[in-house]
Amino acid sequence: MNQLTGIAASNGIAIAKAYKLAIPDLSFSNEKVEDTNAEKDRLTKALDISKSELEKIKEHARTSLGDEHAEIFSAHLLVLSDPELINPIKDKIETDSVNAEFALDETAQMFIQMFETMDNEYMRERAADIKDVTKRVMAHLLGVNFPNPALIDEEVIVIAEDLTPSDTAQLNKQFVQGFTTNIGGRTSHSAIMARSLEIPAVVGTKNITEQAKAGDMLIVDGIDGKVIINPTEDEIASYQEKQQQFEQQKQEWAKLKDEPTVSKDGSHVELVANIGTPNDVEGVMNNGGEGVGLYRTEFLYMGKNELPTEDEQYNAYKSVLEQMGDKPVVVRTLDIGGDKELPYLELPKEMNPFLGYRAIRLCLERDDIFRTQLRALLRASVYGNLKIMFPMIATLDEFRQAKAILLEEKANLTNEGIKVSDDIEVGIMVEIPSTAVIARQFAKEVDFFSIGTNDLIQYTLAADRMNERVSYLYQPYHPAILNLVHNVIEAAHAEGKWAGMCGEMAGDSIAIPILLALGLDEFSMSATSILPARTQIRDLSKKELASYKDQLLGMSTADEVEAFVREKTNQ
Ligand SMILES: C=C(OP(=O)(O)O)C(=O)O
Ligand SMILES: [Mg+2]
Repeated sequence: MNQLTGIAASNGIAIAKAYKLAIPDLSFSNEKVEDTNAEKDRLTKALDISKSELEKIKEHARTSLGDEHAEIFSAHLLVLSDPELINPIKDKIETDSVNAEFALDETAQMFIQMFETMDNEYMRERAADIKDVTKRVMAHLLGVNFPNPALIDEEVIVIAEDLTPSDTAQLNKQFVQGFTTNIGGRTSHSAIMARSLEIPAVVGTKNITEQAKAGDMLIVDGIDGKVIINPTEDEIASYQEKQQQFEQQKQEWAKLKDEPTVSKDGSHVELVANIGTPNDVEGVMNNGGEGVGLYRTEFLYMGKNELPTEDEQYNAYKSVLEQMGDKPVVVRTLDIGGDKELPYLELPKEMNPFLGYRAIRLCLERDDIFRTQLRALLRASVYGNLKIMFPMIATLDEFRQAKAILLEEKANLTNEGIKVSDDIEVGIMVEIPSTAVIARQFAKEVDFFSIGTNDLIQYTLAADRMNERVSYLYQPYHPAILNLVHNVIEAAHAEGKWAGMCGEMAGDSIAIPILLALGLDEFSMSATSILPARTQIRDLSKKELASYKDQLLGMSTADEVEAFVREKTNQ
């Protein structure tokens, strides 16, 4: 079988060789050696190759992600040159006449255990560095390839079990033509990152890493969710044609870049973008975004060894606000947890991380982390049109606590003589059913709602957004979702507030007519979805769609909803 079906995660067609991103088998045998000098030479060579790779990765991280993200690699380089670690390995080879693999492993394990048990965060971070670095050195001793996504310098399609958001952030889109993974869904964070990098992706293929080898030719069809392994010439030709059609289509869409988003009958809605870093703002501009509806700040905290400082954050927020001018920028406070981990916080592993200690729950307990972020945001607020949004709000009490801390920090800054904008709207993500159900009570206290359907759907249907086995239950058009969304919009409007949506559903061509019918004010989506959405909305009559509202809300299944929308909108 040369074709796999997965979930279309990011539009476009990619045709290139497979690059497997997986930690290789690093098992080794313990051996006695006679020529200990030769063994020490092998170690030195493996250390040298590792150093030169890390230098390159560091340089890449510095130019593409900034100095702070490069620091982690400086720490790794220090480990590789540290005589306190390297000399004991060499001594062990010499005195015990053992192979370099064994000496490296024994010595590294000893230091890791020693540092991990220390009551000192700095030393525990060093343990993590040693762990990371020894894997790379071990791979070079064993002569196996260690994957370096940042160093890819030829056109490839990355295949992997899954990509962490920080793996994805390292991919150089000049060379990485696309990616495909075994697990994940359209709303897993690797898929979201693929869309912001504008790289075609198919996730959730179940077993691409078993079906394809490194070097196999692949076609990734991110439009229809297909992956073809070692395609025939005919298949390549037909996909090249599809690729060209897609490029032409993009040029058509681009004509609407500077046009407002108005329905056929003259209603205006706001089409804004989801971003993860200040670098993404360029894509928002190129795709005609009318603002930023969700700035996921987690990426500032990821791919590093420690929390970002107040100044680092201030610079990132200021950069986004300045680039966006007077357009609105909704910044979400830290939403760590679920599939976004911060190893340096050393949080205990949980049975159900999506239902666990995360986002606002963590911020309210670790208010040192929260206050630093809020101060950075408040300081940056004078540079643009900032709105602050709290994630994963389950109860009114959480919102009140979070807002009280924000006001305290505002007062502190004012007392310190630092200017803070006076009209920052403060809103919440609605991604937990309890909040959607009592949206009326929330609407009296918040300035806006942004419906996070990526999570709202998984919590409402009890279907993990990352798990392709239950992806059939992950139903954006389920009438339960439509009724919750409707409830939130009505609640907002009853109090004169606005309601947006920043889950992926906001950019979906079947959902868009429904959301127009329900009266959504702001649609926030991957930047690349903005122009197709604008094109679609200009052809829809909001009045006509609104006349179907009660019918849609009364339907019994997602299929019924979808068929109805397809029929009414010729899709
Ligand atoms: C936008 C959302 O947040 P995230 O995808 O970051 O969880 C959501 O849950 O819909
Ligand atoms: Mg969410």
